Amino acid sequence: MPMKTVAVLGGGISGLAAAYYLCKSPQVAKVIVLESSDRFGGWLRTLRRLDGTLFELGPRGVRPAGAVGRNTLNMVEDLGLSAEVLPVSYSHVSSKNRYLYVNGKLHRMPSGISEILRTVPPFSRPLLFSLASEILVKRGKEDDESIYSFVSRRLGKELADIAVDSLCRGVFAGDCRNLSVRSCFPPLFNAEQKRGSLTLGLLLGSGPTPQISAGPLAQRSMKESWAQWSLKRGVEALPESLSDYLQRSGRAQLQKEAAVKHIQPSASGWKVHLEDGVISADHIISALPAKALSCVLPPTCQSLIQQLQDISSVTVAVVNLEYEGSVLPVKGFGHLVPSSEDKGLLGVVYDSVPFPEHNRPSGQTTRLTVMMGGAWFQEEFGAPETVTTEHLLARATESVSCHLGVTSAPGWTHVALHKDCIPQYRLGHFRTVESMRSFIKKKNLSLSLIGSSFDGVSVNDVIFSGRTAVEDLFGGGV
Ligand SMILES: Cc1cc2nc3c(=O)[nH]c(=O)nc-3n(C[C@H](O)[C@H](O)[C@H](O)COP(=O)(O)OP(=O)(O)OC[C@H]3O[C@@H](n4cnc5c(N)ncnc54)[C@H](O)[C@@H]3O)c2cc1C
Ligand SMILES: C=Cc1c2[nH]c(c1C)Cc1[nH]c(c(CCC(=O)O)c1C)Cc1[nH]c(c(C)c1CCC(=O)O)Cc1[nH]c(c(C)c1C=C)C2
Repeated sequence: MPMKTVAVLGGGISGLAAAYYLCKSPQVAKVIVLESSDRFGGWLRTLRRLDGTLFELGPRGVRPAGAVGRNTLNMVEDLGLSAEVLPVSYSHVSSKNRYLYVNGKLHRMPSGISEILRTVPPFSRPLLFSLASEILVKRGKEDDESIYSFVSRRLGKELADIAVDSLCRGVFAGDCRNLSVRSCFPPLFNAEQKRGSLTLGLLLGSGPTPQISAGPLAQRSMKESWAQWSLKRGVEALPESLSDYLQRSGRAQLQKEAAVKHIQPSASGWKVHLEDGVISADHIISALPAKALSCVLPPTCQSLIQQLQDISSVTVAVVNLEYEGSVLPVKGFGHLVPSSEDKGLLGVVYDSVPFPEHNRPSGQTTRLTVMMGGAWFQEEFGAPETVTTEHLLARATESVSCHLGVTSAPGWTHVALHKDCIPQYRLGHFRTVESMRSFIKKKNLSLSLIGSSFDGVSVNDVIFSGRTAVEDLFGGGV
């Protein structure tokens, strides 16, 4: 007999995913999704120009690998989106070629056995040498460590300074000196804990992973060796399709422009206060960014409020550029820039290469996305409120010209400032998250925490966090 009303706070991809899994549970009578803005999807946003060209303002590709990747593909299939998927295989040039911009030059990152056997600039020794000697490095004693300290201890300072510094900018827009290896890259931390070595851990595996079966689409992704995928109508087609599914389910109520102002425990669960009314719910799944949740909790949750406020996020400027003709000197996914080269410029994605289907249908064009700021935003650009679009655009186009030798001016541009868009899992993040969840348990609060502030920032991770919350509430098998 269905009985529960569940309020989902936040209509980003994690909130929509939680609502999707709730609608699959026979124990849920009603799902109410409350979103403050005028659209669903959060950071998943595709700008669709009238001539058919697409520009991604947030994520542009999703990885199919691993349990969380399979889980998303199963959802994509269930939503009827299989025919919309644009796969990019491992053999594609954009999967093989990723670049680093170091000492004023582009360097292809080593990949494949032959390239880790030899010295490939900008590195001064073969990667295999670092990987082999890593096996002999003693296990760390701390229960957490910065990514920088972990990698320089195990693989050497050069890899930490160049490759890992860049990688953390290309995933977290963050500084590897402040980010937690345990929370940002659990497989690396577990490899050291369980096998005493990254090399052995990555070769032999280092612990259980969630058991997610592969549906036909996920099986196809494995058979065809997909490295990433997007959708014909862009990544935003995923939240759009989830919203349609939820509307059709008859059990979900989706409310836009419904900012949650305050939540209050009640005898039967919660009262959720909006600008123009109050909603009752038996349970709340919060898919809000940590800071936003801290602003709506009651004063009785002071310690939870404090811990949520400690989870900071960084701001990223995303500049989409379209050039006439084929202007790139190299083909690949894009290039990253280590902080030692240019703090403010994180990297450039060569969108036209992995997803030419999103180019203007007529004539040859090149679409690029320049990402700037992150952990260095304030230092390089000042307060986000004061930086001008013109300044960001100039910095982006100058970098494209300097790094890629593109001298022509872009024919079309778009500048977006994503304030506080990527949470930073700093040292001890795992302890903060554990402590928040034990506070919720101790106080018997009917509250689940999901979304990018807690257990992983990727699209796959946050969708999976929605699934896990629903399974924890109503048992497995959703
Ligand atoms: C530029 C960029 C590039 C990225 N690239 C990739 C990539 O290539 N691959 C990948 O896997 N991931 C990528 N990510 C990460 C991924 O997109 C995000 O981590 C993920 O979308 C976060 O989803 P979420 O639902 O947890 O949060 P959000 O998208 O932040 O959703 C939270 C929602 O809550 C709403 N809200 C806030 N306050 C309130 C309130 N008081 N009441 C009601 N609603 C409220 C917000 O409006 C928002 O819609 C990227 C992110 C960015 C910013
Ligand atoms: C330059 C800034 C950024 C670029 N992408 C992101 C930022 C901040 C955000 C981002 N990119 C990825 C993820 C998800 C990670 C996951 O676990 O799936 C997020 C949140 C994917 C990703 N992008 C790059 C790497 C190495 C990864 C990890 C997964 C994978 O190997 O595919 C590299 C990369 N990102 C950007 C560029 C220019 C770039 C490199 C060439 C943009």
